[in-house]
Amino acid sequence: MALVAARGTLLRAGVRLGTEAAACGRNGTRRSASHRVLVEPDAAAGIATIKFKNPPVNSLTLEFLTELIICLEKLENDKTFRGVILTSNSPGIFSAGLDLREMCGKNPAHYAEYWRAVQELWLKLYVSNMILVAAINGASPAGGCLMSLSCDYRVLADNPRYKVGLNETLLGIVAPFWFRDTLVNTIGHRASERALQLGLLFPPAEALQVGMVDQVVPEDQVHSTALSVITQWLAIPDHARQLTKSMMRKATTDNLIKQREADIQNFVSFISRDSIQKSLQMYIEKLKQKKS
Ligand SMILES: CC/C=C/CC(=O)SCCNC(=O)CCNC(=O)[C@H](O)C(C)(C)COP(=O)(O)OP(=O)(O)OC[C@H]1O[C@@H](n2cnc3c(N)ncnc32)[C@H](O)[C@@H]1OP(=O)(O)O
Repeated sequence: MALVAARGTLLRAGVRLGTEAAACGRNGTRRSASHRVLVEPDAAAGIATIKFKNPPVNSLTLEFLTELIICLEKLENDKTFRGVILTSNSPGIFSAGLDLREMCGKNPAHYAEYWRAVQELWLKLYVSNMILVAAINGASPAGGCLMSLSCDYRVLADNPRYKVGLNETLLGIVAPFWFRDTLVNTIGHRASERALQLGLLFPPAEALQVGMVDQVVPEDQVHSTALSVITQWLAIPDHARQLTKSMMRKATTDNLIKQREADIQNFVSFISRDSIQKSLQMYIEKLKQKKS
């Protein structure tokens, strides 16, 4: 049902599914899955690199989310690919997280559609059968960080500007339970409690220390490191690795699946509050003022 909704959004966005989405294809040439998601397939290696291309900051607009979901689904169903690297086409910004404008000044139906797409992306990532490695080549707050936390392994470029973390409280909003669970599953309860309450954004050395990322490497080695990690993981028999991953993660996703509609309703009523809308508008203003 979620995918049907996603396809509806894509079609409204004027993206042709038959050809472009199918171009998450096999041969070694660089092909574009859609406007905002570039896919570089290496069929011989069984690895595809997904590059986010939603300028200026790869924020998760509904259209970008939808294209990403469909692309992941295509790769998942195409047994050629056993591993995927997620990275940004614009080094400097991995992803600015959820698109603030999708959560501001819109109607409840829009918020519900948007939140369903956010849930869907997380579900697709968190229990993917493929090996997912995040090659984090830029800043990655909030929803950007969630995407990388949903992967199996995270490599972060060593640049003090590239901070990662769930900073929702700084915006006056609250990370939902499944963001929390993803973080707790990665860095543990106490570190998550502190990081979530304070909305901490960790620079590389601290991110490594707390376990938000698995490796910090020089910027020009992020992709090659991700590739070598995926190659190591590919040596493990798929069925055993996939069952183990499912055993580790299924309870977390089941928890959302069983209360998905309630979670959407919670989000819609939370985000529609005047006080929350005001906080978000102020945050957007602050981002604008930072420039001047
Ligand atoms: C319950 C709900 C849970 C929500 C989870 C979330 O994901 S909420 C989103 C949280 N995201 C952030 O807090 C990131 C905010 N952005 C930044 O900190 C910086 O933009 C960033 C990513 C570090 C990049 O900095 P840079 O200096 O390179 O760019 P700049 O700030 O000038 O931004 C360029 C334009 O992009 C707009 N923008 C930034 N982030 C977002 C966003 N998340 N959604 C929508 N738009 C965003 C920014 O306003 C600028 O727009 P402009 O019109 O050019 O002024």
